[in-house]
Amino acid sequence: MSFNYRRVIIKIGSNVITGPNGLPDTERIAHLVDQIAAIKKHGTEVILVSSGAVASGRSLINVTDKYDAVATRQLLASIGQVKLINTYSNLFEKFKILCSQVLVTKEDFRDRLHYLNMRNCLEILLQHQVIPVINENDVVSVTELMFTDNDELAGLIASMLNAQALIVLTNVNGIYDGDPKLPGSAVIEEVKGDGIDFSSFVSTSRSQFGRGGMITKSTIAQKTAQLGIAVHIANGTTDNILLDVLDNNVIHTRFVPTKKASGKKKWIAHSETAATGVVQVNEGAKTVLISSKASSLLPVGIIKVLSDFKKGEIIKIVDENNKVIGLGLAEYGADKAREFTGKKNQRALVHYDYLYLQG
Ligand SMILES: Nc1ncnc2c1ncn2[C@@H]1O[C@H](COP(=O)(O)OP(=O)(O)O)[C@@H](O)[C@H]1O
Ligand SMILES: N[C@@H](CCC(=O)OP(=O)(O)O)C(=O)O
Repeated sequence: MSFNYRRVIIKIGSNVITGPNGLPDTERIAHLVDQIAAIKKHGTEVILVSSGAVASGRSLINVTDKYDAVATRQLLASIGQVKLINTYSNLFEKFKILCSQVLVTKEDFRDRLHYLNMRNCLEILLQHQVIPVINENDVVSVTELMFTDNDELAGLIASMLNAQALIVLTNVNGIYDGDPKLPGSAVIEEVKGDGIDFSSFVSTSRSQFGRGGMITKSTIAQKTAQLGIAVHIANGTTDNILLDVLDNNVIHTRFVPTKKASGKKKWIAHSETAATGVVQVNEGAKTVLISSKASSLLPVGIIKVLSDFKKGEIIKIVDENNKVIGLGLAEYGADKAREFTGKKNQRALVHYDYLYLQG
């Protein structure tokens, strides 16, 4: 093994651990666990984000159509998560590796203190050579409280833990430049830089049991790479895939990491749903903010405070067309920001260290 990542997040999609009948494919899970054990033996810390609770639940109970989709998902996930974690636990035990269950909701990432508590928990697990197996807590996460999918969750975990790489395993070989089912489509092997619009070649179609589809994978991958973390999207149904990805021995999509970001910036980058306020900036401020020069958001460039916020809360920064260009931590509340709007020589509303700009 030639790779030199110190810490990797491995995300396994439902379709990887599910056979064509929708039921868990234990042989495939075992093959992935064998590889994870080898990666760990090599000295790399591994954090697993695994989908599959609902699929596992489906193998245990029959639910008739008369129940609504949300309740059915809760029922299946509640039963299935037990089976999923037991499967991992039994398989890791063969290598004398302990794994742990960590179930999270989007709410766990909103508040900085709560976020740090979660990070501490994962760090102590890693310090004790445990492999955390993370999944969304589907039993309590419903509708607007849900992550788009576990790809979003995996991106958050990768940023939170300062991982060097995130490997997303799905049921296709990577991101194709067209419909993966068409013979003329090819895997895009390297993605560099910001602002790529994937919607022109990635369709919104999802695999049979997946949730977010390739569009969320592309968006999350790009965002994560912009925070300095390499992202690999590869086919988890292929033999030896994890070791081959790490050894750069298989065709897949790799997002090249760009700039490094501080821990706080990483948290802010993933906090859009937690944002309370919105401020609109003029073209001049936008140009300065997105330039390579480090700049804070000054009141002189603000056109309007569009919604209220308090000091210390996350705010969205939008341009004149209301497009979100960044997120930041407010140094003061909306009232003061309104008072300073358009004025020169006032204190920055968002300091550069607490400003995340989208590519
Ligand atoms: N351009 C594309 N390249 C690769 N996959 C694509 C593309 N457009 C759509 N897809 C679909 O995205 C699916 C993978 O996403 P998803 O269903 O969320 O999987 P997972 O369960 O692994 O999270 C693929 O099976 C494929 O059908
Ligand atoms: N938390 C759900 C999976 C949700 C999800 O994002 O699925 P996927 O798109 O296959 O990664 C479960 O364990 O069934």
